[in-house]
Amino acid sequence: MLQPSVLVRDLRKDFGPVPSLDGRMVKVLRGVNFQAAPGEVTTLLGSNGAGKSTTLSCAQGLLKPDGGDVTVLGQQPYRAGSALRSRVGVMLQDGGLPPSARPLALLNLVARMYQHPASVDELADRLGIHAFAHTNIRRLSGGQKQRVAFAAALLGKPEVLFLDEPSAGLDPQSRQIVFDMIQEQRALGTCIVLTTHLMDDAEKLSDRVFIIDRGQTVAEGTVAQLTSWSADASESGELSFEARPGLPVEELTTLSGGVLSEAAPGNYRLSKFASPADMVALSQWLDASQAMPTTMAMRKRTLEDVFLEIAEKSRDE
Ligand SMILES: Nc1ncnc2c1ncn2[C@@H]1O[C@H](COP(=O)(O)OP(=O)(O)OP(=O)(O)O)[C@@H](O)[C@H]1O
Repeated sequence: MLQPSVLVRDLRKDFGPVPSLDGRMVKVLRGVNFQAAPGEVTTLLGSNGAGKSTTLSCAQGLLKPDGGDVTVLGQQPYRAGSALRSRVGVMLQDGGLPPSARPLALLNLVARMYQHPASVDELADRLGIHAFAHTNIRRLSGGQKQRVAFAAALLGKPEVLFLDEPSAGLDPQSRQIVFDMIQEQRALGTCIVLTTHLMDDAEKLSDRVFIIDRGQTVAEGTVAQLTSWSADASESGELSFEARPGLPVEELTTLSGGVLSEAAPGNYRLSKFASPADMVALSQWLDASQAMPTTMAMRKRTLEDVFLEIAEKSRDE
């Protein structure tokens, strides 16, 4: 891997004191680790409240860490001055745009802050901003604000681009345009760090994924590495069937090592069995028991399967 542009080690952040917790502090980040290289998309993936935005705010220098190290392009962002900020593009989760500004005027104003800005016209064209160029930002839809915020983040031709939930609120067409533009930035050598709770976005965009759970990094890898993670096989079988009362359906778990659940009375689902040989054994059982399968399939484990397993495992520990 190339020298990382962003390096976060054992990052800790507390908020508070919180009145509803008797004035105690909440440990929101309890050891976040990740690194992000130029020319790569690095994704922080986690559920709502996992600590992704707080991590990005520390990396952007908007929040002061309570512990650990954060460096962006070799500098500590909280202490760094405008020289670092001009090399970093930021798209905040709530857009962070002044509500009374108008999109095109705002983008032109932001562009004037840089010596060699990207073309406002080109970005506005690409992102369909001209259609609402002169409408007050407070009157824009969520997706329109997202597009303006994304354009603003790209204006300074940043070396590091932080995108907090870049596809939130976007319609499928705008989402595709934003994804294409992220890939173009990546090809230009920009270091892109994005957050999402959407597995699909993470699978489509990421070179490397860091899974954050309850303020800690709990797993990391490429999508391929993560989906072959754990002792389980990278493929997982699924069988749904109907069975009459009295059938010893629990036999199926010993037969295949799968996990059995009853979705509705008499409707069963067996999941997580791992091999085609299991399928043969299960088919024989179904035939002998005169039980009717409704689905039977092997499918590749997705990032979502892995994410749920990792989150469950880290909760048990
Ligand atoms: N200023 C604050 N004071 C107290 N708690 C806070 C503050 N900011 C964030 N939190 C809490 O920290 C936790 C992590 O929030 P954060 O916004 O980083 O999560 P996230 O992973 O980005 O979630 P989401 O996907 O919902 O955006 C949440 O429980 C949130 O309520």
